[in-house]
Amino acid sequence: MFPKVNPAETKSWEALENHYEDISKEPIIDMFDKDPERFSKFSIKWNEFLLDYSKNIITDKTKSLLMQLAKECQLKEAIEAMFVGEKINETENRAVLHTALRSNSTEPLEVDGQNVRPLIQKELQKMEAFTKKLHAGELKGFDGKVIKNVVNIGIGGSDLGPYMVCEALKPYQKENINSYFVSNVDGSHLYQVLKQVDASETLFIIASKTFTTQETMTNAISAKDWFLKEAKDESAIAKHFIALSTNQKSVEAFGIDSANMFEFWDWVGGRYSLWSSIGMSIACAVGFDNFKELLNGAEEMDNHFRTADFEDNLPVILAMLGVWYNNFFGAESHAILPYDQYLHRFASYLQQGDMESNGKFIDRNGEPIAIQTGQVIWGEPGTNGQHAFYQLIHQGTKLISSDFIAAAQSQNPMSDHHEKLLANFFAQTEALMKGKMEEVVIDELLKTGMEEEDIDFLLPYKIFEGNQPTNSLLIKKITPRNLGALIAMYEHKIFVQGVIWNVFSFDQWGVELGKQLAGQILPELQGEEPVTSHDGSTNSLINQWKEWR
Ligand SMILES: O=P(O)(O)OC[C@H]1O[C@](O)(CO)[C@@H](O)[C@@H]1O
Repeated sequence: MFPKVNPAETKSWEALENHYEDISKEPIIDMFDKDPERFSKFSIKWNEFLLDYSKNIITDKTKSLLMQLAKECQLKEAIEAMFVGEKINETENRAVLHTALRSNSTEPLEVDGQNVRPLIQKELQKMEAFTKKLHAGELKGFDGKVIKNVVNIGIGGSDLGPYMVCEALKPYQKENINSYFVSNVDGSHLYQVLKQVDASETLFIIASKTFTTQETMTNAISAKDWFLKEAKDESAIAKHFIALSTNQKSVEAFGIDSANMFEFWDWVGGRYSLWSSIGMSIACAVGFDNFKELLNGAEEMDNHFRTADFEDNLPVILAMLGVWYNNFFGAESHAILPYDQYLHRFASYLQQGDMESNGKFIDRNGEPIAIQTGQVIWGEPGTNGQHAFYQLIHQGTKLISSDFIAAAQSQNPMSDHHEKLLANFFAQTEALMKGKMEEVVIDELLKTGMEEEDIDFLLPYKIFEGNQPTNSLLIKKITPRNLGALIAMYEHKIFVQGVIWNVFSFDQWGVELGKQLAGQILPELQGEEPVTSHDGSTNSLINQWKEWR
C-alpha cells in the first residue's frame, strides 16, 4: 500500500504557503507580459485535446512546487497501486479497478486470486450480443411488438454517468431507440416517463450495484406493477426487465432471471461504474460499437495518466491546480462550464464523482484532517451560465476557479451559432483574467458623452478586478472516444486530489446517516398520531405534513 502522507507536513506544502504570499496578488496578465513562452509552458496538447492552463495564478515555481508536493505524497506509487488492483479502498476492503473495465490488455490482473480480465470480456460480449439484437429489431415484447423504448431505473452512479453520456452522445443515438432515465423516488419522475411509453414496446433496465437502494427498488417495483397491469402475465417480465448488478440473489428475488442479469463486481465503485454493465443504457442508446469507443478513449487517458510525467499529465495538472486554489487561496468551489449543450449533465455527473469521493474529514490514518479537502463542484453549460451566475464570478467577492470546455467542431453546424458560442468561450476566460481597469471604464464612459459627476457615481460599479483563474479545454469534437477520455481525465483528477489530501476516495459513508433516519421516519409517517420522537423542528415539520397531506 502506498504511504499515508500528511500533505501539510511536507516540505513543499510549507514552500507553497510562502510562495502563495509572494504571488497571490500578481495579475496573470502581467505574467504573460513577462514571459512570452507562458502559453507553451502552461498548455498540453494531447490527442484531440488542448488544455490551456496558462490563465492561472501560477509561475514556473508554483508548478514545480506543486509537482514536488505530488511526489512527496507518493502519487506515482498510488497510481500504480490502483492500476494493479491493490485494495486501496481500505474501509471497504476493495480494489479499485474501473480502469480494468476499459482495458484491452490481456495480461492477467488478479483480485483475490481471480483473473478479472475474462470476467470483463465475457460481460462485454453479453452486452454486445444483447444490444445488437435490440438494434436489429429482434427483441420483441410480450405481444410480438419490437422493443423501442429503454427506461433506465437507477440513482447516483447507476444513473448520473449513463444519463450524462447518453445526453452527451445524442448525435450518435440509434434512431429506432428512445432512451429514458428514472432516478428520483418522487413518483412524478416515473409517472412522467411511463406516460410516454407503451408497455409492450418497453425494456426496463434496473441498474443498481447493491440492488437494495430504496429509490431504485421503489421505482422498479412500481414499474413492474404498471407493466403487469398491461401484460397481465408474470412470464412477460423476462422480455421486458433486465438487471445490472453485483447482487444476483436480490435480482432473482425481484423476479428477474439471472440470464437477464448483467454482472459487475465490488471492485467497481458506483460513481465509476459507467464503464461496466451499468453502461448498458449507453450501449442501447448509441450502439455497442460507440460504447466500446467510449471505453477505448478512457483507456487512452488511463495510459497517459499512468505513464506521462507529472509535468505533462492532464489529470495531474488539473488536480494540482485545484489543490493550489483549494488549500492556499481558500477557494471553496470549482465551476465546470461546458460550452456544449450536449454536455448539460456533465457538472451534475462530476458533482457525485468529485464530492462523494473527496468530501471527507478523516484522513487515511483515521485522524481528523486539518486542511481543506473536496471542493464544491457546480456549473451549467455556457452560454446559459453567463446569463445566470457569471456576475458573481466576474464581480463577486470569492475566488472561483473554473474549467471551460468546448468542442472545436459542432455536431450541428447551423449558420454562425458555433462561432458565436466559441466567441463567448474565448471571451469569458480573457475577461475573467484581464478584468476592466478604472482607466478603461472612464474612457468608455467619456465616449458616451456622460457628465463627470455621473461617471464618478458609476465608475466603481463598472470595474472588474479580473485575475479569476480558468482552465480552457478545447476538444476537436465530442466523439464517443474523446468523451471517454474526458470522463477518465476527471476521474483521475479526483483520484490525484484524494491522494494529496490523504483521504479514502472510494468509500461514501457520508450518505448513510440520511438514509438511516429516513428509514426511521418512514413508518412514523404512516400513522395519524403526532410525532414526538425527534427534535422540535423535525417533529413540527412532520406534524404539519400530517395535517396537510
Ligand atoms: O447502484 P446502487 O447500489 O443502487 O447505488 C446507487 C448510489 O448510491 C450511493 O451508494 C450513495 O449515493 C452511490 O455511491 C451509488 O452510486
